Amino acid sequence: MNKRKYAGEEVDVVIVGAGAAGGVLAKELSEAGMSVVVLDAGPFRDPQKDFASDELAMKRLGWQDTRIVDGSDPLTMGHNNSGRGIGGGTVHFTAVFLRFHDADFKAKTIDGVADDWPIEYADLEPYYARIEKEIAVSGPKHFPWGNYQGPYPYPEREPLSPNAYMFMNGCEKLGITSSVAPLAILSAPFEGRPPCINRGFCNQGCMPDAKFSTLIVHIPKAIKAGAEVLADCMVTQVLMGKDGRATGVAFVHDGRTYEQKAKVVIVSAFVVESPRLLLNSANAQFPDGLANSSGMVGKSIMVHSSQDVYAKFNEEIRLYKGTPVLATTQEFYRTDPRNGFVRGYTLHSHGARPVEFASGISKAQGGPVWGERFRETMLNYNHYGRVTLVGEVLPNPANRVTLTDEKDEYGVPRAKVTFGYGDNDRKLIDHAVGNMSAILEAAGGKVEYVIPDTAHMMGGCRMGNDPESSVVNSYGQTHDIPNLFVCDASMFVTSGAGNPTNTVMSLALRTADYIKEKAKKLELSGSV
Ligand SMILES: Cc1cc2nc3c(=O)[nH]c(=O)nc-3n(C[C@H](O)[C@H](O)[C@H](O)COP(=O)(O)OP(=O)(O)OC[C@H]3O[C@@H](n4cnc5c(N)ncnc54)[C@H](O)[C@@H]3O)c2cc1C
Repeated sequence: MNKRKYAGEEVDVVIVGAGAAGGVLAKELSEAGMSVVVLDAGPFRDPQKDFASDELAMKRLGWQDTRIVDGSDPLTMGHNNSGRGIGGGTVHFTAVFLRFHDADFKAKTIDGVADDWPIEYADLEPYYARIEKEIAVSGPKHFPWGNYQGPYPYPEREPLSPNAYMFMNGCEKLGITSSVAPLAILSAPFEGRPPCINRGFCNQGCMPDAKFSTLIVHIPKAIKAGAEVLADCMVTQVLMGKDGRATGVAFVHDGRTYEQKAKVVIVSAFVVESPRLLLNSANAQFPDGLANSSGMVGKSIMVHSSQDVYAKFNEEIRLYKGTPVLATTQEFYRTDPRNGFVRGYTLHSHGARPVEFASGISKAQGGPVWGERFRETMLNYNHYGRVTLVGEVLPNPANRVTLTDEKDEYGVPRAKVTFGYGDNDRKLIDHAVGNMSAILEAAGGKVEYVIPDTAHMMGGCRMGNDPESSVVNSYGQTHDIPNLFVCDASMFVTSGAGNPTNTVMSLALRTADYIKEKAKKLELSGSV
């Protein structure tokens, strides 16, 4: 490792993971005058040099290490789940940028299921607004659903893709309101970055920098403010003092183990790696893992159900055109007593590049598609349209991350990820697939493939007011260890029915404000 600015020094804050949450925290805390070190397990990429318009090569943006999966509906890990490298999942995410609704924070009160969050929509509202402005989210003047109905900082994207027009047309025919989606993708120049030119490689890393990621927005600002951001540094343990406070972290770089001492440790390593790190840091004082007196570390992980429905059209749709998601509907977001299940879902028009299309249809419901039928479908790729589900999945403690006996190259036990849907989740999926198929058929398509899939992991270190049933408070501060925070998608109590990253980043901004406010008490050198 090159000569390090903070080598051997105790810093104010060490952040594990430079993704959506870690990036926000790094920027905010270093700009407040704190000494900050950020450690990420993956590389520091340069979009212009390292992002290729190549679906297969760019799978390396995902966390590809072996994870053991089980349960009644084992999850597919890798590219579709988490990122690895500076920017984390924001480097290859689709950039649909939605707020949660007020009802998402009150599943227990409203529907008698899961639990309420310890915060309400109103607590996050100012943070949503700050994040959306900071990254110039583009969106419609009027967004028809939820508490915030626009206008967004930047105008909505146009022109839309043929698949988005198809989706809006199908919705209109059925009397379903639809809208252009709010996106963390520029519709006009901003801070030296160009607007989107519709290359469509958002999930392969955006080479022209039109799509937001913390790699290109927050991390450069953090570095400018003095943060040290270290790539290819896998954190293997949170280190503890005899007084029951965290003292820093141990990490491996190039086969050697180093220590970074810090007054505050923030774990922002996402839904599998955050619990894995806490569990692997068990010691005599915390034999079940750090911050785990509730036994909830790793438990109640969630995803969104994310079925894809493909239909064939006489005319060409060309699913590769434009950014993947450009149109959406949240008409089915809230509990409808006629449905026979609680909670709801969002539907997106969703593009697919050829490799994604091929691997999707090969796992279609009703048996694998291969041979002549597979070939025939691929030859007709240009004629397929697609709608994708973002469905709420209720938390269940049996869905969890645990450690196995098998170790990785850093000597850290591999994670086992157990997942299965509940009854409510399955009924919701059936209902959604019915509506997705109806939209495609109303637009003139013939439904051919339904693909079971999931997206957006959340939970595993849930927040709450009660230390007996939650890992962190609403600021991500662990109940058990006051200078240890977990701040990332693992804090979620429920999954909501919208894409989560706006909420992840808004929570991180709120945590940063809290740490700044408490700087004196935490003995940090921050100026605030
Ligand atoms: C294909 C895809 C599409 C998506 N599309 C959308 C979308 O359209 N809209 C939306 O809202 N969300 C989307 N998401 C989800 C979004 O990416 C996540 O919600 C978000 O990135 C979570 O932020 P985070 O900070 O919790 O974790 P991440 O952003 O994943 O960051 C975690 C970081 O921690 C690092 N790390 C992990 N373990 C260690 C360790 N032990 N030591 C050091 N570093 C470590 C990782 O390398 C990573 O950089 C998508 C995700 C994927 C994969």
